[in-house]
Amino acid sequence: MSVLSTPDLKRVPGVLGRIVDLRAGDYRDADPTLGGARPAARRFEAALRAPALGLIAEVKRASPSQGAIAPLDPADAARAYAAGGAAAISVLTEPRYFDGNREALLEVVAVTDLPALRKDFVVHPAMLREAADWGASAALLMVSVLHEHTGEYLGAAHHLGLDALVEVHDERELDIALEAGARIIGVNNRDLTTLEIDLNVSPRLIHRARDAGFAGVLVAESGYRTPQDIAAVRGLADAVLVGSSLAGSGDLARAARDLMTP
Ligand SMILES: O=C(O)c1ccccc1NCC(=O)[C@H](O)[C@H](O)COP(=O)(O)O
Repeated sequence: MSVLSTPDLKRVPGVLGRIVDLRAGDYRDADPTLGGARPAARRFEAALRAPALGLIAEVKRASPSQGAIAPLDPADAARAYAAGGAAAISVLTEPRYFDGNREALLEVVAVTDLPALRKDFVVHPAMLREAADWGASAALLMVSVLHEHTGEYLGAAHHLGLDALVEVHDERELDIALEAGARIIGVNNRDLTTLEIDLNVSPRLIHRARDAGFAGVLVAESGYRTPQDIAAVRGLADAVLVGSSLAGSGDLARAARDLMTP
């Protein structure tokens, strides 16, 4: 595969702009080569294609919107989420704002068979190579960061045998994800430039994706705290991605089970 383009991060506003700018600095001197093609296991995608609404439970110790959430041990959290019925685990590896790191992902992969998503702000191909090396089944690709380069990064993820959760927040970004050939699209209810949450965003964009003929996996992300919140995407989304409300609950297995019980 040829070397990937560098996204223009000056176009990314607000909090998200600050995060990706720092992340780009972290990887400025990293090797951009991907190496040879790796086989696609598609474990993350398969886990979300089950008939029931799936839960992607997130190991999230801190965030820009909440500050410190809980000092989770990643291995304990992953075991608890598995016991609580999660279909997959999302692990933040961004260090400054989310208190994540490589070790958190490695620990999760070591203690559970559930597919793991590397949740980070991908701005450099090395971040995808790392995700595959560290045992992740999938990586997050944000259209708000990658813009017209989304398709290239999607190709790189697939080259490395990774599934990709291609994240969108509005109609324009959804159209880019569809055009890029995403197989898994996440609709984030949180506006990552202002941090405001609107739970109507996921149902609206999921309808639009299905109306456009999208037959892949659709994930509703962010802001889910109660079974009533979840009810709004039951029968629409294939999965929900939940972090803060589970991570801060004190009993992760029970919180996961309670949240997903209709
Ligand atoms: O969570 C934040 O405050 C945040 C701020 C800036 C960029 C990304 C951010 N979160 C990433 C996510 O999308 C969430 O971790 C994930 O969807 C879970 O959301 P929640 O259940 O609301 O914690």
